[in-house]
Amino acid sequence: MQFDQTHREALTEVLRWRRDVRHFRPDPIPEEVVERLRAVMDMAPSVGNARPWRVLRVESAEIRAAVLANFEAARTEAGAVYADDQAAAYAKLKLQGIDQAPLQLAVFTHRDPQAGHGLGRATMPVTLQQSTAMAIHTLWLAARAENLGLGMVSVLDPRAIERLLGTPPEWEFTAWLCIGTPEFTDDTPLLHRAGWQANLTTEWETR
Ligand SMILES: Cc1cc2c(cc1C)N(C[C@H](O)[C@H](O)[C@H](O)COP(=O)(O)O)c1[nH]c(=O)[nH]c(=O)c1N2
Repeated sequence: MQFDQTHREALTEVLRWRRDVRHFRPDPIPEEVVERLRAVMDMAPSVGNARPWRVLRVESAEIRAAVLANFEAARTEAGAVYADDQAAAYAKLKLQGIDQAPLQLAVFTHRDPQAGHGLGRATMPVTLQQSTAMAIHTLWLAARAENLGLGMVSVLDPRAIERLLGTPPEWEFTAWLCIGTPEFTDDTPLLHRAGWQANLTTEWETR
């Protein structure tokens, strides 16, 4: 399969406009779009082709409310390290879309899947979490190409999420994903715009 400049430009635009989204409109996502998003994760790379990600689609308002409470507690605890202006800036940051997103996914990583037969992870078990992260980014781009936004939330107590959802002990919580129509689109990260952290340029050093 050969790609041309049109493909490269389209991919660059999706990459440029992919944002972490925290502000969503309530519009439901058509089930055929949800299915396309699910299927895209099957195209993500993974160590030993193990595909260790496990995904729960959380529709329950009760569970979402409990996760939001978990977030608020974790956010408050994490905020204790900041003082003065940085504390004020932190307080202004919206770091979740749990209160708005129509589609919400709890993503876990299997700690020791049979799939892949251990290939590639003996010296670096972290490759399982890395694989799940890549599946999340694959989903992130696919959502953007569907004119949807995705927000990744990690300001959470992972063990409490695992207990809340009653997941098997071998499932390690990785991230809470909020997906929906964004209230606005942007080609610049919110944290850059808010003055929290300017975009950094990737350096490739030569050895
Ligand atoms: C592993 C991981 C974990 C998180 C994030 C990202 C990643 C990769 N991000 C989103 C993060 O803030 C965002 O990616 C950067 O600010 C860059 O902005 P764009 O994603 O380019 O819009 C994120 N955002 C947020 O509002 N709450 C969160 O808990 C997290 N957690």
